[in-house]
Amino acid sequence: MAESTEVRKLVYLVTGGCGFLGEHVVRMLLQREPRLSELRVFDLHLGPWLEELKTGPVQVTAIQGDVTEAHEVAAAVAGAHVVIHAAGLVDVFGRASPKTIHEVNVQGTKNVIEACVQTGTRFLVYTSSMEVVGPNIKGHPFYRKAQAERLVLEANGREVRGGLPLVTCALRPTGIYGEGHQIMRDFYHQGLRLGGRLFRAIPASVEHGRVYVGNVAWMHVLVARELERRAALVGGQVYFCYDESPYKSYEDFNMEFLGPCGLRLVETRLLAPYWLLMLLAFLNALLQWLLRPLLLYAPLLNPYTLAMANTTFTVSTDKAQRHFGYEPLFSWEDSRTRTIRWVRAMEGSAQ
Ligand SMILES: NC(=O)c1ccc[n+]([C@@H]2O[C@H](COP(=O)([O-])OP(=O)(O)OC[C@H]3O[C@@H](n4cnc5c(N)ncnc54)[C@H](O)[C@@H]3O)[C@@H](O)[C@H]2O)c1
Ligand SMILES: CC(C)[C@@H](O)CC[C@@H](C)[C@H]1CC[C@H]2[C@@H]3[C@H](O)C=C4C[C@@H](O)CC[C@]4(C)[C@H]3CC[C@]12C
Repeated sequence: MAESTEVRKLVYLVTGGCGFLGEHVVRMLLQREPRLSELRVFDLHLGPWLEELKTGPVQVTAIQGDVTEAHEVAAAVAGAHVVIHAAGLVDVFGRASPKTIHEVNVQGTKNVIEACVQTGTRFLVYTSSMEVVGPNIKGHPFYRKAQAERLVLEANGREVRGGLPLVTCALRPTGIYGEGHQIMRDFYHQGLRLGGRLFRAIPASVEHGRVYVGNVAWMHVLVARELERRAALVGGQVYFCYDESPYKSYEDFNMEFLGPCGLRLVETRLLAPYWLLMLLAFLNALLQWLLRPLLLYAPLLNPYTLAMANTTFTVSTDKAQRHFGYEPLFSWEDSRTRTIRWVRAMEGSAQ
């Protein structure tokens, strides 16, 4: 944790603070935000690791709560200087209903905004997603992210209790990877089940932008600080999250970490034709729908994951650097080493 001569006087709130990204944001704030006096971690499911954080100079307050419950959100926000709203449903496998996704991603965000207005919190950072620019499959969870992002940006400038303006911005990560990434964990365990092999389904030519979780967390910490210092410039803005991670297909990128841990990507001589993959994906979606009353069937391959896997995502921007001096904290080599170390730790626990 950072030691600093700066006076510790600020209260931050991180919603979704026990999630994959949220935990990294919490730890990054404790390490690199010297003005913190209290860090509130709000989540539906609190992690046991929070206990280890309560020994430092910053008061870490764990709050078990639901962003869809306005009164719970208002109680958590009251008195916070900054809110980082990372709670959300990343549901690429169709586990949650569209109603639940809307309640969490849209109504939950409305509750956070209204809590800021009612209690006088002036600075709000929203963790959006690069999907808000497509391919938006109407009704799919990331379609809801676009609605939530728009609410946050439209709230910029609203008067909060005390008469000062609310200052908001949104960060748009692409596919985040790193320690704690559940989908990477799923791929790893699938590979173990298949005797150390993963089978290519996507052409290597379909390149994806990925970003290391530590750099996304760092961008959150930096922009939260700049919202106050440069409200006129940063308020109401969106920033794509980026770093030096290479562009590769989703499967090839995963092999950067799974390969050194003993898995190999089997190059099937003939890739299954796209129409066959689409047919299998829709059959999976039909099966999921038929079985829903009985059990949750949520395979990797569905129309959304196939569409996303076959969509090239590239991000070319330096806006975060220009507006608030963002530079990746972790190089590609460091990000890769840290992620491999995490997969290896899973390897140890899987044996
Ligand atoms: N993982 C990615 O690749 C990625 C990429 C871009 C954007 N994002 C966004 O980043 C944010 C965090 O994503 P993540 O990958 O860490 O997902 P995650 O599921 O690991 O974390 C989300 C957290 O929010 C909490 N949460 C969910 N519903 C809640 C509710 N009703 N009330 C309170 N807490 C609730 C969950 O318990 C979880 O801890 C999300 O908003 C997501 O849309 C993720
Ligand atoms: C079964 C195969 C088709 C297999 O390759 C499917 C992989 C699939 C689980 C991923 C392929 C593309 C991923 C998404 C993409 O990297 C971008 C994203 C943006 C981010 O905002 C959230 C996560 C995600 C939607 C990411 C999720 C996993 C994939 C769909």
